Amino acid sequence: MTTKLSVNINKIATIRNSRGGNNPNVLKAAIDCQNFGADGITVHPRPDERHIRYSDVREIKPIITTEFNIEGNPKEDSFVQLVLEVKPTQVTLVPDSRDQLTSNHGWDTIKEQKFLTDIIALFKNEGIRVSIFTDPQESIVAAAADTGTDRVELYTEAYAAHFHKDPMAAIADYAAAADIAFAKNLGLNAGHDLDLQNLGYFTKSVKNLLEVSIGHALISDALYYGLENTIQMYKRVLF
Ligand SMILES: CC(=O)[C@@H](O)[C@H](O)COP(=O)(O)O
Ligand SMILES: NCC(=O)COP(=O)(O)O
Repeated sequence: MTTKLSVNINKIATIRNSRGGNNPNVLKAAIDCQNFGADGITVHPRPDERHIRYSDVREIKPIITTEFNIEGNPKEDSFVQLVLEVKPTQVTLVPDSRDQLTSNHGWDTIKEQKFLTDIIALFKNEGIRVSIFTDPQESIVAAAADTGTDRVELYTEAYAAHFHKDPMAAIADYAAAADIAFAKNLGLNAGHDLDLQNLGYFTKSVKNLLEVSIGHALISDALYYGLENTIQMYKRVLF
């Protein structure tokens, strides 16, 4: 099965917020991304709402015709309440702190086992699929399976950073982590800093990859190619 493309629209909200007003319109962008071929919409609301806002998340849910993925830190009560209210297709749990510029590490699934197990059960009881953001480390992915999560999302920043120098070396940990996920019956997602150059090799090399979520590079490319063309270009390099 071809890997699904979930478009992260945080950056569209970032541009809107820079001027106040409603240009670009985030809701319209979510509708258009789906019409242009996205298999899902991802949002990552943070407590300071510096890009996507909690109110955006509530407004987007009814227009979703594909899959809705909400990312965030479940140590923030307001995030947990939002997810339980909106009931997306999937929640991706990310351990980022309030002052981080962007996500920069995955969960320690060994140390945080109890916390993750409890919070994952809460979401799953509401029928929400759960994915947890992890580094591509075999022991971390193996321990993720004991939390009851449906999927893991491999944090791909390290892959993206090393891809141009040595693609085979850059992919090795991810291919190994994917094998562990498969053996443990965990679904596999991936994201962060994926782009048109590194995406094809990643999806070709990492087995059983269900979904990639891409925002920063895709929205940047859309400035040059247009949103519809760009989504189609990304979809063409997925395996
Ligand atoms: C979990 C992850 O890697 C992405 O959600 C990333 O945090 C992108 O979000 P921003 O574009 O808001 O930094
Ligand atoms: N989960 C990763 C994501 O949603 C987008 O990350 P990026 O492409 O903005 O780095």
